[in-house]
Amino acid sequence: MAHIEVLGTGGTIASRSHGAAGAVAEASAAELITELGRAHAISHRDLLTLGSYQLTLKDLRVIAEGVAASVKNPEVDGVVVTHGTDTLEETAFLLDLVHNSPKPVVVTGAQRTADSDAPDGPGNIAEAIAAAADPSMRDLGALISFSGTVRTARGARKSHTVAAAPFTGGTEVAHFAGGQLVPTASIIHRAPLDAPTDAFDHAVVDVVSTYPGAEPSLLAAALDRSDAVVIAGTGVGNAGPGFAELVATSTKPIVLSTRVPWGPVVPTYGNGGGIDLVAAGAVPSGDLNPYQSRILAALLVSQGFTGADFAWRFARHR
Ligand SMILES: NC(=O)C[C@H](N)C(=O)O
Repeated sequence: MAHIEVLGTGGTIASRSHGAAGAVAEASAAELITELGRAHAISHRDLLTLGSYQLTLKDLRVIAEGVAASVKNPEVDGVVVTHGTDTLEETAFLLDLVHNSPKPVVVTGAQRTADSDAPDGPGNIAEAIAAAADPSMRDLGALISFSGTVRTARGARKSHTVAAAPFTGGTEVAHFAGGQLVPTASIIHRAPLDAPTDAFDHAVVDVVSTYPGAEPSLLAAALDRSDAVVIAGTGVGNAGPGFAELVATSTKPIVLSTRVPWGPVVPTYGNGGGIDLVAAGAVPSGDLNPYQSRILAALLVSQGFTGADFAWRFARHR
């Protein structure tokens, strides 16, 4: 019997409907686990009780610290984090970046509220606990377990607003068949970065999207107020007139990602395209989407990395 600690943060999995006022996250972790069988010893703590669309970087740090504390407890074999799905990929990726233990950390949530006719939360929590308790899920960093599939946090994204299985991407490391966890792949978890400090709470990293007619003044405004900027470029990582010139004048880290859901940034084009943006100093995000790129950038700038140090570390951990 493994000992799994369940950390509640809110989200639809903890939400109840309030008619016209909408659904509100309010259930505690204790309430979420009441109907579970007792295949494992389960302890629980509430870190937050918020919809994930409300979260700040400080909240993400609080969650990372909560996980780190649970993992340090020698009695605990694995950790489950219950979380809203809107920004689950960002929190899970931060947990992955700083996870310094072989113990599994499994993030899950729900698409239907706890008081709906057919809530999906109880099944998702039961599977997340089974994954966190399984020795084959050790050494894989932070994972997302949802609707029968366990995948790495890195590279995963919410890609459907209402589907019961809203997450795609990452590397699928296991699925559930007949109620049993079936490992399907292993991965190499990168060496962890230092945990976020309270400087992370105040890191300002904006995402600037590009599209036909996008004004470079948006990038200029973001550079003015931010510690770093992520460009969600078109295609393999391109931007329109005026963007590369601005990148060249900036001393702040600028990451070049893509607004395309899947595939890497591959600097290919001149005339303001990826070749020019990278020559001007932008750091390609590889396969990381703009929002996970933003989390890595925020962590690095909050730890004082800029210039070549930022670029080197970003390339190593992206
Ligand atoms: N399904 C969900 O959990 C969505 C919710 N709005 C949240 O992210 O908190």
